Amino acid sequence: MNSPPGKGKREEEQHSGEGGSKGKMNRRGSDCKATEAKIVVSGKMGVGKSALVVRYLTKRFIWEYDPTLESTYRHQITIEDDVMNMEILDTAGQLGEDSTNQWEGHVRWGDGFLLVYSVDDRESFENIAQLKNFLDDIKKPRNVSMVMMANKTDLERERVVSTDEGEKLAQTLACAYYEGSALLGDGVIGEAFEELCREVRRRKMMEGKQRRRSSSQQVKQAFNRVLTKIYS
Ligand SMILES: Nc1nc2c(ncn2[C@@H]2O[C@H](COP(=O)(O)OP(=O)(O)OP(=O)(O)O)[C@@H](O)[C@H]2O)c(=O)[nH]1
Repeated sequence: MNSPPGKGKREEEQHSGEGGSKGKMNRRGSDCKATEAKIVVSGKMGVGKSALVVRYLTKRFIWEYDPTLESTYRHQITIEDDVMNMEILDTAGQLGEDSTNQWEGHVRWGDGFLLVYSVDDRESFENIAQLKNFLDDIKKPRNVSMVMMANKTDLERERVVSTDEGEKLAQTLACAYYEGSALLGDGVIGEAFEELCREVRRRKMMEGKQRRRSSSQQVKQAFNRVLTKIYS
């Protein structure tokens, strides 16, 4: 697997998911690429990106993370009998901020994007639409696989973004929406990561089919040209 681009210190860790089964062969050898998912976790500072990743991978919650570190993690899950190798990039800071080159690198590298906001931070919610525009500017809009995740639902009294608002925005951006709490560690977090993985897999398989269709059309056209020459 390629390493994610960009600067900053990174730690690499390997995790095998509950559904993971190391060493199992992919049934569809030709769709090998469809079994890799490079996931970028992005959102405003402090929304809980690291907490969500760590909760998903280790089922633990750690109160403080170094905000300056960027980390990648490897993880395996099984989707429809295929082992998916996930590489998760937990970004530091916010996409579109600081060094744009670095962020562009992250976006080009990523297959799927988990865009996170916190229910107690309206600005982090408003950033989601900007993040989506940033992704669309770099990738073709139909090539962006993303899932929206609202975090810190345990802070119900501090909540300033309603579930309804989250769902409506997700509808507008045509993506799945999940809300949960890295602190409480509900199953929703795993669902969000795994739905994103499924979405990446679906898109890659579709792209693979289109590529195969267009190359078989090219072969047919070349064959027809040869036949026309022979019989003319
Ligand atoms: N109450 C509550 N606090 C949370 C939750 N998730 C994260 N936090 C806290 O929010 C703060 C920021 O969490 P991080 O995981 O470091 O956030 P981040 O988005 O990775 O931050 P940066 O790396 O600075 O961009 C920490 O103090 C966490 O303990 C949650 O679900 N509930």
